[in-house]
Amino acid sequence: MAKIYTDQDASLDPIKDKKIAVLGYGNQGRAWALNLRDSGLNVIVGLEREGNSWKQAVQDGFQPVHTEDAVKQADIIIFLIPDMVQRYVYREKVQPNMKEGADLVFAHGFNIHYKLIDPPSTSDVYMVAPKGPGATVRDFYTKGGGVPALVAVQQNPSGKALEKALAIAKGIGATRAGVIETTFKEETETDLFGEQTTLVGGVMELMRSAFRTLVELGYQPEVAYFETINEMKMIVDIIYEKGFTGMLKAVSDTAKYGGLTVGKFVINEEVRKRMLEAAEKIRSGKFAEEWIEEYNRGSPTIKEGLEEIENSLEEQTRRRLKEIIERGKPKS
Ligand SMILES: NC(=O)C1=CN([C@@H]2O[C@H](COP(=O)(O)OP(=O)(O)OC[C@H]3O[C@@H](n4cnc5c(N)ncnc54)[C@H](O)[C@@H]3O)[C@@H](O)[C@H]2O)C=CC1
Ligand SMILES: CC(=O)[C@](C)(O)C(=O)O
Ligand SMILES: [Mg+2]
Ligand SMILES: [Mg+2]
Repeated sequence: MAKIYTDQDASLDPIKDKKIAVLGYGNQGRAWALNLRDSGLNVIVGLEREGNSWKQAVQDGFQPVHTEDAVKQADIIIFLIPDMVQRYVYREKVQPNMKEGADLVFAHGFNIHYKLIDPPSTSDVYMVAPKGPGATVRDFYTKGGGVPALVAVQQNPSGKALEKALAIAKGIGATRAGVIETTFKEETETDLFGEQTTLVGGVMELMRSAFRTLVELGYQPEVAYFETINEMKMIVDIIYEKGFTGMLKAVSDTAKYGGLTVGKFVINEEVRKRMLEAAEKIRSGKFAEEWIEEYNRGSPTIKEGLEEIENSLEEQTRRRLKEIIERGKPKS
């Protein structure tokens, strides 16, 4: 059984007198900086340029400074910049300026697990990985909840790394839910697998494939959109609240029978073989290699993919239906 920590198991004490540098003010950076500050901790936001993130941080009441200046003062340095950028910022801005023994903290294990960053042996290296998007990390926290997270320790010269990881998890609200102890390897590999096969890649392509099939068969795109894309949220919300059992109770017997049989026919052994292949590619480091190469070429695949989706019939249809969807949303 996994080891789970909650609020009673975590104290802010190990970090309450420390200066915490949050590098990056995007999805996770903004959520962490605000939550940690609201938890009474001493946060400084470090950024590369005086761009949009800088403006946003100022608007939120921070006084951001350049990365190297944040790093110089920091006891704890948290990497909340894109995974592909972390090693350059580490090499050029963090490593030359950090106090000896300052902690290096990550929200995802990529750079440590694939050895893109090689931290000094004097630093504690640990991770707090929220299992949810940054906006949700902030939203749940302000409403008294928290997004669950994983914690892991990679290097522990102080002997206090786990306590500090739990303190940060508490500061962002994660221990209000629960925090599971893991390793950099397990977090990195499962996170990549999840986003590729289900959360980002799998769900999106499943919905798109169903949408396209209906449209190709001559059904109206608007009808196909409501059926295969828009209603997904309602079904997933019920799974989130009540599990698969609860979801199956909420749908008709006709849907139960069709779902239980045709679901397995469509998502078959072939698909699971491909999931295994995806896992193998992650575990061997091949995916990481491919992604680094893509990034070094200026991320052409991401650019093309985003453009294709933006112009797709699915998104065009969504834009046409947007007013209906907005009007129907619950008002409180
Ligand atoms: N997006 C999410 O909700 C989740 C992200 N993570 C992890 O959190 C970390 C941060 O991811 P996100 O919050 O999505 O990042 P993001 O893409 O939102 O990061 C943007 C921030 O990084 C800064 N930045 C961008 N390029 C930079 C560069 N070349 N040099 C310096 N700063 C630069 C931007 O100014 C901005 O402040 C990653 O390790 C990611 O895997 C973990 C859980 C969920
Ligand atoms: C939001 C999250 O947890 C992801 C999908 O793993 C990510 O953005 O990398
Ligand atoms: Mg991820
Ligand atoms: Mg994730």
